[in-house]
Amino acid sequence: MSAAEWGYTKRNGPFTWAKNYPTAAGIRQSPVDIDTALATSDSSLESKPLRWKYVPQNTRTIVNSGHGWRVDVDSEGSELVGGPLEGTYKLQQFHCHWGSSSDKGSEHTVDGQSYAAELHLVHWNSSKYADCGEAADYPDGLTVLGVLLKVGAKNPELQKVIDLIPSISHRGEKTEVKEAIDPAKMLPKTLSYWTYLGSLTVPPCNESVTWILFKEPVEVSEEQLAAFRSLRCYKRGEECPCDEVDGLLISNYRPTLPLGTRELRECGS
Ligand SMILES: NS(=O)(=O)c1cc(F)ccc1F
Ligand SMILES: [Zn+2]
Repeated sequence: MSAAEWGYTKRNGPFTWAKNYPTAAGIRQSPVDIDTALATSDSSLESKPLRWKYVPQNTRTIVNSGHGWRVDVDSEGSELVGGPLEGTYKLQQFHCHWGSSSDKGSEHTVDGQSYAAELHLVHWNSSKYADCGEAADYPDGLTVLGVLLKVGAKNPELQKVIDLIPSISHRGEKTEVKEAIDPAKMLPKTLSYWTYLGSLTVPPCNESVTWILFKEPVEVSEEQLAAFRSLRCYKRGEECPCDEVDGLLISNYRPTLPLGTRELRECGS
């Protein structure tokens, strides 16, 4: 299996990744189940509130990566500081994970409960590294803001993503984001969060992510989730390599890995 072929089916899914990506079998992997009874409050987190600045006009393109949709951002002008972070992190991209039905789809679970989807805003440590690619190789290189999505009202900001999905139906297709998307508008109202040291949840599963998962879920509609599942995992005009129904990307979440001896901290109730 060549490196490019990982996916979410039985043949190439999460339980096969360690063959080609040994880090996937590491001890600092993500996602994890958030066992809320294990979380420790930390006054140092309370004393340095999480702060962010995003530039909606800098959301440049949306692409079908073959593993989901991804909005690539011009990092300049963005910043994320505070909480568990040392230094300044810049926004690189955001994307989402979902399941074949709304009873599952998030990557992190909370006391064993799955949510319908999970939004990830990926940032890199611009205080120490030159770009996201370099930062991904260091334990303090990346931080990802995770937002749990539950079924409810239509999400207006995410609707701007959904309106572009027909233009990127097949793997490798990309299009300009003409109507600026404000990442800040996709975050929950209350900023309580859990944080722990983990990894990318996709190959090569680098153990370089400080995870910050907001406690309050944000709503998305069933129709919007159905739009995510209409993406195809293969290139237009090519045969569908995966054994998924019609090559539809109906599920792209990694099951949880053990937290092990890692600390799980929380900020806010
Ligand atoms: N799921 S993830 O936030 O760990 C992630 C981070 C990246 F930098 C690239 C791809 C990803 F899927
Ligand atoms: Zn992700």
